[in-house]
Amino acid sequence: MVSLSVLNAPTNDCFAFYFRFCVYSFIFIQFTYQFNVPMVSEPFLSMFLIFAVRSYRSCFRKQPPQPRFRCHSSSKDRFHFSATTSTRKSPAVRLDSKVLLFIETQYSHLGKLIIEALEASRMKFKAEISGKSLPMLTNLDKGKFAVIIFENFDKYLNMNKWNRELLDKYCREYDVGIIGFMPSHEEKAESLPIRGFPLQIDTNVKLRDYQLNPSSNVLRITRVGESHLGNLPGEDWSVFYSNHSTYKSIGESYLRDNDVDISNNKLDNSLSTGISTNKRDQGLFDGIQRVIFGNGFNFWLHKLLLLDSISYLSRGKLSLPLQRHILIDIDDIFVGEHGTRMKPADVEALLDAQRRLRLLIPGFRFNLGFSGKYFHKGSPEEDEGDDMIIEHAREFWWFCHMWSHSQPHIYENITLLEAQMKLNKEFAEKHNIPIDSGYSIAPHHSGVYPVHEPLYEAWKRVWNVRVTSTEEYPHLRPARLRRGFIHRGIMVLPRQTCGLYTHTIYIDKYPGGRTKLDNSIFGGELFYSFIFNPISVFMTHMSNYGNDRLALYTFESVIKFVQCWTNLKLQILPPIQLATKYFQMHPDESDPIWMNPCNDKRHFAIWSSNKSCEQLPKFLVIGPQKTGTTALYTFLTVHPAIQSNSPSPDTFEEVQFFNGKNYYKGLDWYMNFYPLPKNSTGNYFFEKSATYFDGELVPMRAHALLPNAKIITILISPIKRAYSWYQHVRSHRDPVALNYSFHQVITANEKSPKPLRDLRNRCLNPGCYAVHLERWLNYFTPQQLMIIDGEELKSDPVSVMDRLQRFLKIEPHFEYKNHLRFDPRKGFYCQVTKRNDTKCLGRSKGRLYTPMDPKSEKLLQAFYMPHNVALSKLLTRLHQPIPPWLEEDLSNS
Ligand SMILES: Nc1ncnc2c1ncn2[C@@H]1O[C@H](COP(=O)(O)OS(=O)(=O)O)[C@@H](OP(=O)(O)O)[C@H]1O
Repeated sequence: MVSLSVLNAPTNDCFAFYFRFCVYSFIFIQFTYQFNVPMVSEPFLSMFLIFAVRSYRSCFRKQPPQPRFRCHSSSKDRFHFSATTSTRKSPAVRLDSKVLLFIETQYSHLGKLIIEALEASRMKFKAEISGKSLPMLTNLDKGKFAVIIFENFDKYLNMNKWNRELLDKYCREYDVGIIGFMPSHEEKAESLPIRGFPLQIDTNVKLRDYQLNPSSNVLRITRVGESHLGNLPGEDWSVFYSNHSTYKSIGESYLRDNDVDISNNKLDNSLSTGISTNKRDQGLFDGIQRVIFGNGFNFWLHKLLLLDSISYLSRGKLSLPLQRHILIDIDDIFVGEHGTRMKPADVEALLDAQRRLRLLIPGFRFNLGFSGKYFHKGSPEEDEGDDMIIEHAREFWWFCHMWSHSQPHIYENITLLEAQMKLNKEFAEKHNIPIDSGYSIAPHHSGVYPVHEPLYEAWKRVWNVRVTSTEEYPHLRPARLRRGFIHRGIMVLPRQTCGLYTHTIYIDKYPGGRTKLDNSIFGGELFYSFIFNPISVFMTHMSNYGNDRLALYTFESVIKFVQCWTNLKLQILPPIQLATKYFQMHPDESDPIWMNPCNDKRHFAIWSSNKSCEQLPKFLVIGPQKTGTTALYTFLTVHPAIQSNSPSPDTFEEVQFFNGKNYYKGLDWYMNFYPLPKNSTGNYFFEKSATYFDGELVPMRAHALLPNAKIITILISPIKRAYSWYQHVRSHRDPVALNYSFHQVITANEKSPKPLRDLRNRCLNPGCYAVHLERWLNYFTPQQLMIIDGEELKSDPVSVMDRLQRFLKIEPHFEYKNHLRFDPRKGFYCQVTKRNDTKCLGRSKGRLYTPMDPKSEKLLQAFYMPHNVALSKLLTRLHQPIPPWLEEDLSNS
């Protein structure tokens, strides 16, 4: 870790004790002496003794840690960085903002860490195993990658000739830079030439002290002028030498010839003797820019330098902003056990720290959460602390909790939930606590995600809540993948932890020791939370501000460290503005993704007990429309063990949850279509919504909620399907379809009126079967997918239903042959009733209409030809039979 001088200073309590002890002793002696009063039995003496003992205890208990460390560069160096965005000129070619990362193996250590850093900074990337063939580098005239990273730079140097030439050519033509990490070598070597470059390396070197090159224009987030003192971790560094002008040093270090820890030594000022551990190749030698690292991520600063290198080489296309907004919540400001709560001195320290932090972050305020029921529930001194917080209420921001800190998800009844909130509101009004922040937190994340609808409703009604935050979306871990979402107008922000919990209150009892906390602050996890997240909401608790005041130590330290080593501009915003900014930066996160709460233990624990995971379908019939989905739906419901959702007032048997607006109604809304198991007769729920097949987001959403579901699709000739669909919308009096012939619809082009173009797309797109099936197969395995031939469903539904039951593994096996019969009047198979009649589908299924005109048929054969070819390839890949209609369509086109 970095060199620090973190000191434990005596607290103010100690000085106060000495001072008061002297004053009172003096008065006591004077009084006794002058009036000759026997004081020993007097209350005055006992009070004096109590005071002395209490002050002595607080003075001589172990002192809380103080946030002190040396920042080597002076404050005037701040913001003297050379490149806010890269000074490199943009090339004339077009490039995607994506990284191509070559990793050693799927499990290689550094590769995983690089992936984590890219994910945490939300950079798009494609990871490939080095040594295999290169992925496609271009798409038409567009370069697919803006930067290329090699986890092991040797893999680039030793690439086979053909691939190397291809990659270098791409880099030159698209002006794409390469980043590489030198791997550790088996043996120590000196002045080893790097093949093909005017560059030499020493390998397996031990180093000490690290100084950034102030003139390096790669540095952007990393602040110029700072230096790390002490040994660099590892004994496998590579250092670089070159006389060629193409190479510029980014950072330099010094050889360490013994293992003596020199962490508090001064930096060796003879920089001329420094050797380069990171090199920037300016491309003057072979036209390709590179950044080479002499070691991996063992050295804490390298992750930061990687971000800067990516930004530099991508000309700012892949860059994080320099502004960082933070919010520090102090949850449960009145909730805590006797002896761990805040005392007046702690409140004083909190106010002092807030004042100091304002010098670093203008306008800084802590954000305090309260549950009024626990006010004044400590020792007399702790109650004084509570009073002092209230006295200074206007100096903080505030947010409401539940009155008794109870978890909202246990309240099935919204009235009770509201009553709890109202009690807390009355408490706030009585004590003059500002209550207009629009922000709230639920105890233990309960009810936020998975969503407890009554909580959202009560929050809005009682507190007009517009923002909350949680660590649980989509899951607690990994923290780097936490995201936000908006539900019912309430913005849910992702929340970070800072390594402090309600029970971590003393530095010498910190789990893993103080080093663990310090490592996180000084270049570790907490530091990188600031780096990766332009907006961070941190959660702390009241106990972290009493006792050893670990939160004050942690935040003052990390904020100073961030300011010392980076050019980041730290800012603070009240919750509503903060959340608005977050969703402006990440509009793609607004839509929630509903997952099954039963698949995450923590989610299950904070999910309402009146719900059951059985209230979800086990399989989906996804369409597409007009392929016989209603017939299949009807046949399925005849099965005694299978049950569909209850009907929707708007869309009848189809719920249409995963596409369109219904998704925003939330999981409860969807689950209400499935009765609780105790009321249900069937035990195998399914849903049929024929528009799911071609919905862009549907496979992703369906997989998030139902990862183990089986997916059933029916295919008929896309030409027939398109015509049937046209007849269907006409019979539903669609004005555009009524105005235009089928031929006009399918021949609409970009000059046609928009409604006509839209109708054409809705008519033709679902028939591009392979594209849609591939999308489903991105999320579900081939074993989860059953493709039914729609023509077979018409001519031999009994065989289809038998196969389907086996695929679904449904017991008992149902003999459909006794329950389906061909009805010559309808021209289709129908259900056999108890009275041995047939019950067929309505007139809208199996319509009579004039045959398609040959011109349109020919045109559609040509249109669907490439899609049908792709489908036949896909079916072959999946070991599925090619249906006769597909063979016929292919031979006709
Ligand atoms: N048993 C049975 N009875 C009636 N109809 C049957 C049956 N099996 C398959 N089909 C064919 O189903 C076509 C309607 O498909 P969908 O039910 O998927 O249409 S919809 O998307 O739900 O509107 C419908 O299309 P049209 O013939 O164009 O009306 C039928 O051909």
